[in-house]
Amino acid sequence: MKILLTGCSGQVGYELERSLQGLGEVVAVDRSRMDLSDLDQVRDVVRAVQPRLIVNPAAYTAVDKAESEPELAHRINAQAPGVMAEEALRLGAALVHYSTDYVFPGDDPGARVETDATGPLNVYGASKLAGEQAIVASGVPHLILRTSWVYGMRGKNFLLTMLRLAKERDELRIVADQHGAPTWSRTIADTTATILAQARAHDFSADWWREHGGIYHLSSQGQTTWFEFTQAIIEQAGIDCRLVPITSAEYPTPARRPQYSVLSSQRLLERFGHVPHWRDALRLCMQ
Ligand SMILES: NC(=O)C1=CN([C@@H]2O[C@H](COP(=O)(O)OP(=O)(O)OC[C@H]3O[C@@H](n4cnc5c(N)ncnc54)[C@H](OP(=O)(O)O)[C@@H]3O)[C@@H](O)[C@H]2O)C=CC1
Ligand SMILES: Cc1cn([C@H]2C[C@H](O)[C@@H](COP(=O)(O)OP(=O)(O)O[C@H]3O[C@@H](C)C(=O)[C@@H](O)[C@H]3O)O2)c(=O)[nH]c1=O
Ligand SMILES: [Mg+2]
Repeated sequence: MKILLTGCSGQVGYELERSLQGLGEVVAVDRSRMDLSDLDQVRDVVRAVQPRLIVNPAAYTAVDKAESEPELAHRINAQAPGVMAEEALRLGAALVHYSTDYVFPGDDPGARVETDATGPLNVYGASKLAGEQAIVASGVPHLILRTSWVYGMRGKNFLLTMLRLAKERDELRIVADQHGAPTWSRTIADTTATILAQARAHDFSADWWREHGGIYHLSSQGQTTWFEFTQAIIEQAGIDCRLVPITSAEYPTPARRPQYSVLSSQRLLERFGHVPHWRDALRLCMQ
């Protein structure tokens, strides 16, 4: 069984390339083989590979830059997944896709469930929401896993940025009024593999997708702020650096960000089992 994996050089894609190994023949492609901004190429690669499953962690993830490149972000995050969905449907394949807490406006302190109303505050979030909608509208069997605040020991992420800055500077100013759950890239990949192992046990049947497909939140347990997350990082790394909590207003950025970004992973936990607390995952990752 062939699995077409996109974005294999990204944080989640890198972990998925390992986690998916036991499930089938993984054909992993990066930007050089499949550029998501080239919709014809996306179509051609899917047709050439003829996968039973497409797993798509590739995305335009530069949140601030997206504000000045809305068309490119939309092509990569919405149109390309739409093409993948269309092509998967033609092949009788299924699509696993990733989305974000940033589809929500973040004006409610409670944890968001899958059916809550969306309302992105920025271009990135809007482009990711449009991607979800294109997949759902296509009718392809799918899983859309919405995650949040992804980090790991490789790639571009908040953890590595803070480790670098904390070594360079005596003091860091970090926003303390945005709430969410940092999620380790490996948690996302391993959970994806767990879910897909269950699908495989049912031979990826249409019935399985009908019953278990759809949107799931997949985010670490617990919640924190960027400031408190940084405290945990710096403490575990044993770096001496003064951390100053600030408000979002004191850290102006091109993109607006949600204030409350906590996702409830309850639906996923009930069906597919365990997701670690963010502090436990951080400890494991940094070890
Ligand atoms: N990062 C985060 O904090 C969060 C991410 N998500 C979602 O999770 C998924 C995985 O994200 P994550 O692994 O963290 O993201 P990364 O930014 O680490 O990786 C994204 C990948 O997409 C690739 N990519 C970007 N543009 C193109 C393109 N035009 N053609 C082909 N490939 C391209 C990148 O390639 P290259 O290396 O060449 O740039 C990279 O491999 C995404 O859907 C993202 O929206 C959800 C919540 C939080
Ligand atoms: C570097 C830095 C950032 N910050 C703030 C800015 C921002 O509000 C917060 C996090 O910064 P980032 O640039 O990592 O945030 P951002 O890129 O918005 O992270 C988001 O990425 C996308 C892809 C997602 O899908 C989201 O789930 C989320 O992870 O920290 C500081 O307060 N001080 C600093 O020194
Ligand atoms: Mg960022």
